[in-house]
Amino acid sequence: MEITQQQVLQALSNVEEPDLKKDLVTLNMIQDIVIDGHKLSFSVILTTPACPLKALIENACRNAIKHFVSKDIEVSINMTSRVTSQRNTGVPGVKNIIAVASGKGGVGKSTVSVNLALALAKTGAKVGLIDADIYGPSIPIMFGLEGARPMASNVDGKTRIEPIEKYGIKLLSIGFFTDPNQPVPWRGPMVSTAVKQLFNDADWGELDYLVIDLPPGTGDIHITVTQSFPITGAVIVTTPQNVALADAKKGIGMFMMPAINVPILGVVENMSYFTPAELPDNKYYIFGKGGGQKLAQTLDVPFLGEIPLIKGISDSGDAGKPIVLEDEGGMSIAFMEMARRVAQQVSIANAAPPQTPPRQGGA
Ligand SMILES: Nc1ncnc2c1ncn2[C@@H]1O[C@H](COP(=O)(O)OP(=O)(O)OP(=O)(O)O)[C@@H](O)[C@H]1O
Repeated sequence: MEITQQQVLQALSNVEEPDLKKDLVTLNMIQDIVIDGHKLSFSVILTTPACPLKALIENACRNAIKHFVSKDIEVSINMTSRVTSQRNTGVPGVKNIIAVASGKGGVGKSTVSVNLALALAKTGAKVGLIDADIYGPSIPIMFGLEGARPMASNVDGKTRIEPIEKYGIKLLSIGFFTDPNQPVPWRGPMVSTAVKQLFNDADWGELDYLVIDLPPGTGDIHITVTQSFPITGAVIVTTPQNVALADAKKGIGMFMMPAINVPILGVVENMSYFTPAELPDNKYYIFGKGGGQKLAQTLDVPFLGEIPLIKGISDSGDAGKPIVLEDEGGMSIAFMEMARRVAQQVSIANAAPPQTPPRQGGA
C-alpha cells in the first residue's frame, strides 16, 4: 500500500519537542517530505545546531513512523536547524544576543564567554563575540590578537568596523581600540558610546548568536547594553565560594529588575572542582560542592553546568588558543555541554511569549 504525506505528518504529530512542549508538526519543524515506494525521507528543522536532544528527537521520529505508518519503511532523516529569534535585537542580521555576566571579577567570565562562543560555532552556528569589559579586556590575548586593529569598510555609504575573524567566529574587543599600557579614564557617557559602537558601527553580517562578555558587577555598561539592545538572555558565571555566590545572586537580581527585565538563561559554575592532569578521573571539590546548582535552584533558573579547574584551561587562554578548540574529548567536553544547554535555553526563551514589547535597538 502506498503511504501518503498526510500519514507521515499524522505520525510525526505524535512526537513532542521536549523543551518546547509542542509536537514537531505544529512547530513547523518537519519539511521536505519525499516518498518513493517504500523509502521515506524528510528534514527535521531544529531550533539550534547545538540541540542536545538531537539524537532523542531523531529516534522518536523513527519510532513514530514505524509505529503509526509501517514497520517496513526505509526512513532517512536529515537533522538540520534554523536558529530561532524572538526579538528584533537592534543589530541588523543578528538573531540573538547572549550576555555573559558575573557578580565578581576573576571568576572566569571571559573564559566562559570565549569558550561558549567557540563551542556554539563548533556545532555549526554563526557566532560573534563582543568583549565589552572596558576595564580589563582579555579577549585579544585569548585569541592571540594583541595589537590587532580592525579594518574599516564602506557598506551602503556608511563606514563600518570589520570585526576580526578568527577560529570561525567574528569578534570585536574594546581592547582593539585602546593602548594596553595606557590606563584609560573612562567616564560614563564615553563608556556608553564606545560600547554601543561595537554593536551599531560594526558589520556583523548574519549571526545566530552574538555573545557579549560584560565587565564584572553591575554598572554603566550593563545598563547601556540592556537598555539599548533587546538581549535574548543572560548567562551568570560564578565560582563555588560563598562570596562569589552572593555576588552572583546580586547580578541575577539586576537582570530580573522590572526596568531591565532580561531573561536569565542560567548559572554556570566555573572552577567547580580540581582535576589533576595525571588523574583525569579524580575530582577534588576544593572550593565546596554544589553551590552553583543550589543558587540556580533557589532563584528558579536553569543550571548550565560545572566547569573544572584545569591548568590547560588557563594555559590555552594565555596561549591564544582557547581549550574548546582542542579535540572533542577530554578538557573541552564541559564547555561543549554547557554551550548546548545555553543554546537550548535560548530556543526555549524564543518560544515563550514576549514578556515586554521589544525595545528600540541601538541608536
Ligand atoms: N576553569 C578554569 N580552570 C583554570 N583556570 C581558569 C579557569 N577559568 C578561568 N581561569 C583562569 O582564571 C583567570 C581569570 O579568568 P577570566 O579572565 O576568564 O575571568 P573574568 O571573570 O573574566 O575576570 P575579570 O573580571 O577580571 O574580567 C585567567 O587566568 C583564566 O585563564
